Order: sequence, then C-alpha cells, then structure tokens
Amino acid sequence: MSRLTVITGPSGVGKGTLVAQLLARHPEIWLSVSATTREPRAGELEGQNYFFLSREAFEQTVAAGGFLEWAEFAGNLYGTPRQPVEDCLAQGRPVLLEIELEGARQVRRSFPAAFQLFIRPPSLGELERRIRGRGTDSDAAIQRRLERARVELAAAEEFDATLVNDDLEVALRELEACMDLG
Ligand SMILES: Nc1nc2c(ncn2[C@@H]2O[C@H](COP(=O)(O)OP(=O)(O)O)[C@@H](O)[C@H]2O)c(=O)[nH]1
Ligand SMILES: Nc1ncnc2c1ncn2[C@@H]1O[C@H](COP(=O)(O)OP(=O)(O)O)[C@@H](O)[C@H]1O
Repeated sequence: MSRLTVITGPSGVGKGTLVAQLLARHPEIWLSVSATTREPRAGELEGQNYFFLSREAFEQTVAAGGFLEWAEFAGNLYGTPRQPVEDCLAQGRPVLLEIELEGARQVRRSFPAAFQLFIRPPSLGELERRIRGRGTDSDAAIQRRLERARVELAAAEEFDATLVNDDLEVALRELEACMDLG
C-alpha cells in the first residue's frame, strides 16, 4: 500500500466503521488520532477517538505548526497532529488519516504521493438514515453534516478512487483492494 492513505467521505457514510474493521484485520496500519474542539460523544475516549481540546489550545497548536493539516467542520475545528505521522512514516509504517475534504486537499499539496480515497453512501436518504440511526448528534448538528455532505460529494472526482459503502463486507474488500492489502 501507499505509505500514507487518506480516507474522506460525508459524515455518517461509515468511515469509522470501515476503518475499525480494516485495522482489526491489518494491525500494522497506524491510524492517526486527530485533535478536535467538538464535545466528546457518549463513549468516546480522550486519546483514543480524539484529543479533545479547547479552541484556545487548538489555536495555539495551529500557531506552533503542530498540525499536518486542520480544518473547520460543522462549527468545530479538527486537526492531524504532525509529529506522530512523521515518526510513523519515517519508520516505514503505513499511516491512515480519516479526515474531511479541506484537510484532504491540504494533504494532497503537502504529500502528493498519498493515496486519497473517497467513500460514497448508496444515496443521500440512506446517509441521513445512518446519521440519525447512530443517535449521537443533535438535530442542528445533523443538519450541518447533511449540508456539508452535498459539498463533499460534489468533490468526489478529485480523489484517486471512490467506493460505495452499501454492503459493509463488500466495501471492506474494495477498501483492501484499493490499498493493495491482501
Ligand atoms: N481535516 C480534518 N478532518 C477531520 C479530522 N479528524 C476528523 N475529521 C473529519 O471531521 C468530520 C467530523 O468528524 P466527527 O465529528 O467525528 O463526525 P462524524 O464524521 O459524523 O462521525 C469527519 O468528516 C471526519 O473525517 C482531522 O484531523 N482533520
Ligand atoms: N455498510 C453499512 N450499512 C449500513 N449501516 C452502516 C454501514 N456502515 C456503517 N453503518 C452505520 O452508519 C452509521 C454511521 O457510521 P460511522 O462509521 O459512524 O460513519 P462516519 O465515521 O463516516 O461518520 C453507524 O450507525 C454505522 O453502524
């Protein structure tokens, strides 16, 4: 696989679900843990799902050059801590970033050799059902994610490959094939 892989796709498409299964099957892959100013959801753990930062602490990290990329999404800031990614790449370990569109565009400029994959939902209706079904977001947050989903879907052609997450097992096999994993 390419040393650095970026996975992007609208909120609720199943990125987290797919990535968790991919990592279970391929423990050699290192998944970057992002920083965010969003509130933790029930069950989310500091340092595991995200590093949860105040806006002030996040902005200080931006000023110090501590993020490889960062972006605002649905009213919150998200960023990839630079050092651990650079360390893993230096060690030759495959690195995976699961980030939104603006961040993927930044990585495209700074790491042109990265492999960029876009995950599509079967339909917008199914995307909304998944976000609502997950039951983690307020109505306002769901609306912001659905608005953003239209923008992200319109940018899918910018990516090296796209796949549809309809049947999870099929999508997982396609993901492995895209990443040259056996
Ligand atoms: N640019 C960027 N986007 C991120 C980062 N971490 C997560 N995201 C994206 O931020 C968006 C919102 O993530 P989250 O609040 O966890 O919501 P969810 O995608 O609905 O589960 C998703 O598209 C994530 O891929 C990051 O470090 N940088
Ligand atoms: N292939 C699939 N078919 C049906 N539901 C799915 C599928 N993949 C994921 N889901 C469900 O959709 C919801 C959103 O998935 P999640 O992984 O949280 O998305 P994302 O990380 O892209 O925001 C979750 O409830 C998850 O169980």
